[in-house]
Amino acid sequence: MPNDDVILAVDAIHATYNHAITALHGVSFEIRRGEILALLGANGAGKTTTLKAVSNLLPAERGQVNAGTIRYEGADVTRRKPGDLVRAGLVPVLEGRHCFKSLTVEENLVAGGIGRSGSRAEINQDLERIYGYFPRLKEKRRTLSGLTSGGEQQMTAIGRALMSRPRLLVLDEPSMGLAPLIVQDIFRTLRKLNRETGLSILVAEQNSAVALGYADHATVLENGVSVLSGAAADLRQREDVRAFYLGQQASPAVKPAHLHAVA
Ligand SMILES: Nc1ncnc2c1ncn2[C@@H]1O[C@H](COP(=O)(O)OP(=O)(O)OP(=O)(O)O)[C@@H](O)[C@H]1O
Repeated sequence: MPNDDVILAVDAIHATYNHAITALHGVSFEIRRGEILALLGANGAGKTTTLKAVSNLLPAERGQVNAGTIRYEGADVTRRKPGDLVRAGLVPVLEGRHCFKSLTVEENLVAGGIGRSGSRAEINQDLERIYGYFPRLKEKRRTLSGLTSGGEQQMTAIGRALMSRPRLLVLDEPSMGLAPLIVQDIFRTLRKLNRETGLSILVAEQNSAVALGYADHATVLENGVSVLSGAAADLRQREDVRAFYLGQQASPAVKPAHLHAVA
């Protein structure tokens, strides 16, 4: 019996590429409606693969989920096309920023609304709403995306996803390559969107310090396995997490037994 409070339930998934390379072998977590969950872990831990599995984008990369279940609003995601998931409100922003560089910022945003029903007036309303959250995009609305900064491209990619009116936004490393102040700005805006609209967010991040500062809960991946989950506030306090994931010295710097060594 699905729990209505849970928007996404990932249970013991295993995933491979080319039927040969095991990327995930035991990843579990749940996201409640209206919550931000941070997926943390080092390079290659399996964050991107998990997000692609959740969005049913693995088959496009010769990947597959071989065991376990992923349920979005109670339904098995592996049985639905990625486009159908977007229409159902599960909207990914993956793989860098993916803006159309030869389109303006506003054209990029409008492109995000194509495919959904809605009049021009509704699209304009959504554009204004997005500009309210990202004032810099309004300033740059007539600029070609290729001429905007990395931070503005990231905002454009998020804004374009918002045009699909998501209920669960799936974000891969929004901080990648951006200056700390811009990263804070983006996370603050995500938090505001979450608080004001109830948008649920799954965000993969290597920048654990920032992600734990804005998330409600977090799950840590190591070598394709989820090794630790908890409230972000609790994880921030834990010395082992501070030492191994936030780059701060704990005393004594002993790794707890349940956190496996990174090979
Ligand atoms: N398209 C692919 N084909 C084959 N193996 C892949 C593919 N994508 C990822 N992998 C492998 O799967 C494992 C998990 O990678 P993944 O990209 O999910 O990790 P990550 O935590 O997102 O790391 P990063 O931060 O570097 O993106 C790695 O061993 C990686 O080499």
